[in-house]
Amino acid sequence: MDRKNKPSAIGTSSTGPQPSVSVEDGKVHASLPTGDSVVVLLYGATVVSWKSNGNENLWVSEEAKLDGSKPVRGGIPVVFPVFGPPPKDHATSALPQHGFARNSTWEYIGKSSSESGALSKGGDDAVKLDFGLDSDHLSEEAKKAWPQKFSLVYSVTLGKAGLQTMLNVNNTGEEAFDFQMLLHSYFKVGDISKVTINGLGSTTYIDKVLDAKEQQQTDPSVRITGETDRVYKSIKLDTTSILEDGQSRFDVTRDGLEDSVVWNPWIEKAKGMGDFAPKDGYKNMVCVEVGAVDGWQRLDGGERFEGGQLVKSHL
Ligand SMILES: O=P(O)(O)OC[C@H]1O[C@@H](O)[C@H](O)[C@@H](O)[C@@H]1O
Repeated sequence: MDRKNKPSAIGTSSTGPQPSVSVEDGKVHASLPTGDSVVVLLYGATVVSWKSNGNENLWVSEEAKLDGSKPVRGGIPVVFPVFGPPPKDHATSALPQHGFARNSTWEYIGKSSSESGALSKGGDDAVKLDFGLDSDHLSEEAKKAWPQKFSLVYSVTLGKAGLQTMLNVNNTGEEAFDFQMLLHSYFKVGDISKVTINGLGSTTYIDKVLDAKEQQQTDPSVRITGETDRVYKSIKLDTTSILEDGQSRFDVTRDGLEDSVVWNPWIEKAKGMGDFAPKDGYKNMVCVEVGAVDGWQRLDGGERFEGGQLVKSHL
């Protein structure tokens, strides 16, 4: 697939302050000389923190389980190979909601980094962390539920432009398989009543709150005023922006992906989730989740797919 927002390759250089990376307690911490940082849990390859200019950008529930007992409620869980509850009579039917990637332990493959030495000018430092998961390293349960041959590489790059997260899917077998993927980003906001989401105007969406009815986004801005669970399909613009009080907060640019889910559980759903805390935390988060979730992506044996996002934080 032709990727419009392809990142430039990260080279190596050895002068000036370096990005630092450490692996501890099942987490990979990376920080840039600017102080910006990212933390990725090997469980689910879940990004659980991304700070820029001293501000945390991701919402993580106070009751999120970080011990591998369940998918993380917050951060950026990776959804693969099925989005939502799997359909009946489908190759993914035996999988749990959102598949197995978010509750499998990934391998940390390694890092690559670059730095310009021009820290005083902001620099162009970047650090890229690669994580892998393949069919030979799945739980027996997941292998049985989805017996396909595949390998995934998930690359998390922290740089001047923001945070980039890209998923590569490789069919390492001979038979074709169908999959969906999504990056379930929970963005932290100050007050949901002041949030508008732009870039989804004139797009068709499935409203999961209204019995999966197909709707048209006529208003150029989306406001969250109640439970929201929408799958926007084949979005024309690459970038979906989250604004607060009319000011840009995040720009989420899709790369190789055409769909995005907008989700906020609101009062009742938040109450019903044991790992959602505080209960009024729905006021401080909004999920804008880039993905390929409308229909299925078919990969023939030996084929690859790549999709992800670049998120810019304006704080
Ligand atoms: O509770 P989970 O499995 O993490 O899912 C959270 C939400 O994830 C969203 O992506 C779905 O559109 C919602 O329907 C779902 O409720």
